[in-house]
Amino acid sequence: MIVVNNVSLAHQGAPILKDINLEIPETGVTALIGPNGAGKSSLLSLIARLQPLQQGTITVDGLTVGATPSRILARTLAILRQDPAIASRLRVRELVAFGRFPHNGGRITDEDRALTQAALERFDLTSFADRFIDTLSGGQRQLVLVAMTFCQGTRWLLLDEPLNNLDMFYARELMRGLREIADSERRAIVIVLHDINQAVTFADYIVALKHGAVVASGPPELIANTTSLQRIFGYEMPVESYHGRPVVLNHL
Ligand SMILES: Nc1ncnc2c1ncn2[C@@H]1O[C@H](COP(=O)(O)OP(=O)(O)OP(=O)(O)O)[C@@H](O)[C@H]1O
Repeated sequence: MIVVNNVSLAHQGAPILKDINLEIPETGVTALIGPNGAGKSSLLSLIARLQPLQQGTITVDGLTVGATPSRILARTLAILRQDPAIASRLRVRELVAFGRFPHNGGRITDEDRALTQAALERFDLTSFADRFIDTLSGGQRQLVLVAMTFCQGTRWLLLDEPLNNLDMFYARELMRGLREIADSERRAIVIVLHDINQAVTFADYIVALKHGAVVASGPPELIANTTSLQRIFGYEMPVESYHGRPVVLNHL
């Protein structure tokens, strides 16, 4: 479980996160939703210690984020940031293999090679394996980054808007793939999503942030209604039912 206790964050006096208290379930897919600037990436970066905690505490599977050695934390959680800087003159296989770094310190073993190959296969990237990163499309590059994060082999995967640049087919494929990983490998996924229907369809648990505060949390059935969504996003969106599952008509 990830436990966030009384976490607040400010930049140059401006409050970004305001007294966040949250428990993220230890298995399954948890979606972080909310308007632009709500604080989703900031929260994810504090959980992954990409920036120091100013106030409050965070634990991941009982490890205190502020006090855990980096090597241990890197074997517990992997994060894909929104705009990661990547060396473009790397080949796809090399970048995915880089996910093994916390385990091998740069000395690639046969096991690392096998896990890299498995990650390439899982995300359907074998045909690109020997291509340079800068020859890929934006969507292909995004899938490579998800594969690299997956290849780290951690129980927790934190993904900040991984559907960026993906067309509808690949967005669905990726969400299905993540769902399968969560179900079959007992790994937990925390994912920032802007597409409310992807969140409602694939997440077990949804946390909604707005103006730096948690304004709603719970299973999709609890969040996917017009009243709750209006509170989160500030406008009225109809919610219909398709085969008993909510579908949000957020574009109307
Ligand atoms: N280093 C920083 N310095 C100043 N302000 C920052 C910094 N990082 C984030 N912010 C501000 O904090 C707020 C929350 O940003 P954050 O990126 O966490 O939001 P988000 O919910 O992930 O947004 P989006 O959906 O647009 O990616 C924004 O107003 C942003 O401008």
